[in-house]
Amino acid sequence: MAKIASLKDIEEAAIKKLDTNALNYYYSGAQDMITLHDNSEAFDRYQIRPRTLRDVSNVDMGVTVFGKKFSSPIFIAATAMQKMANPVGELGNVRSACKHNVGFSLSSISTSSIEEVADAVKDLEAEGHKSVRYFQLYVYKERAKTLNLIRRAEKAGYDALFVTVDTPYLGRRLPDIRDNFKMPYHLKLANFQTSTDEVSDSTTESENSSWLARYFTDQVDPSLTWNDVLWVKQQTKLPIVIKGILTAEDAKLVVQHNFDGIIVSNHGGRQLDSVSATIDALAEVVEAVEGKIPVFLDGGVRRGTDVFKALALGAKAVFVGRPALWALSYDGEAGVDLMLDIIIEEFRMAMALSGCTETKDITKDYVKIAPKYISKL
Ligand SMILES: Cc1cc2nc3c(=O)[nH]c(=O)nc-3n(C[C@H](O)[C@H](O)[C@H](O)COP(=O)(O)O)c2cc1C
Ligand SMILES: CC(C)CC(=O)C(=O)O
Repeated sequence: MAKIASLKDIEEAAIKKLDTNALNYYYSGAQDMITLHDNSEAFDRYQIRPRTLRDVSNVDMGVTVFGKKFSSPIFIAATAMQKMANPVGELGNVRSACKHNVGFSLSSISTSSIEEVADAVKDLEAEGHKSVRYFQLYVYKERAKTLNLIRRAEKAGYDALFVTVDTPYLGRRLPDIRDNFKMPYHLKLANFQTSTDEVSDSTTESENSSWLARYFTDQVDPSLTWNDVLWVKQQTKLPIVIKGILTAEDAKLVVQHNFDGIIVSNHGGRQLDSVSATIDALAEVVEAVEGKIPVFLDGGVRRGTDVFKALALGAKAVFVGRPALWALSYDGEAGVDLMLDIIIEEFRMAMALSGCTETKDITKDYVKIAPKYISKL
């Protein structure tokens, strides 16, 4: 077999290994998957404007986020149920992120608990590695349940809460509906000890939705407004990052309500189909926040040049979602190590070949819209 040289190669290898149930769930986007595909394709609409003859013998990819220094700005996004990819699940991802000195975010809907994930890096921390973990919070109808998650994340040393705001309902992922996606029976939603057979099958929607959509509708609060997220803020001193912003209007509200950061995200194209690719939404969000809080991006990041373009358009760091799942499926923790090694080296190369030696050098002067995409109107 030829050597793995890109994230695309890892994805192809993972697709061959995964069963239909997990593959459908990990791969799919909402409805016609227009946004899912556009997330990656949109990066190709931007071109890099490289500068030459600068000494690039040393390239520093470091960034600082909420007072913590990272070796590179490529973090791991919160994705649910990682043990479907490999028995090591979330623990493989958090360990690899720690070894690479990048951030890791844990989903509320994980198959390893908040505490297990924190414990999994103890040996690495003892060796001198730093682990920065963010907890992705869904706001449960039962506020006591939500509060319990917040307290546990605080106690286990997580660095921020990422409150996801683009999911009042689970988007319609057609492969999951058609093949009736279910978490395998041997796994549990570890933060709650929920197993597959505990999820109600009786809802009237059941013919027309997946197991996960039923779980979500039962548990997670679709009446969420800014007031509820302010309630979360009142419960904790942890920084609160709002995940799932795509417009300048909402970005301004995030700043007005004194939240600490934004992730420009369309949930990997899994929620509302036909929204813009995140790289296309980034500039308006960055402009709206006027540098007051950090802006991050996820969605379709697959290459070092994608990372470079996102930073040029104002992102502080980016998150990769599916690439970490494909990497886990391909080879567990070693697969994630390989995935991060590849994309970090690609980013280093993109910086060097563009004449940038520090991430702060990467400004909007380094990108332009490719001529064929400039409107002729
Ligand atoms: C299988 C899967 C599960 C996800 N689970 C969650 C989740 O539990 N919470 C959340 O906020 N976002 C979730 N996301 C969205 C990711 O955090 C992120 O926004 C997205 O994966 C980024 O796009 P990418 O996969 O193209 O990198 C999930 C995405 C995928 C693919
Ligand atoms: C349990 C789900 C809500 C996880 C998720 O956010 C997703 O599948 O996109």
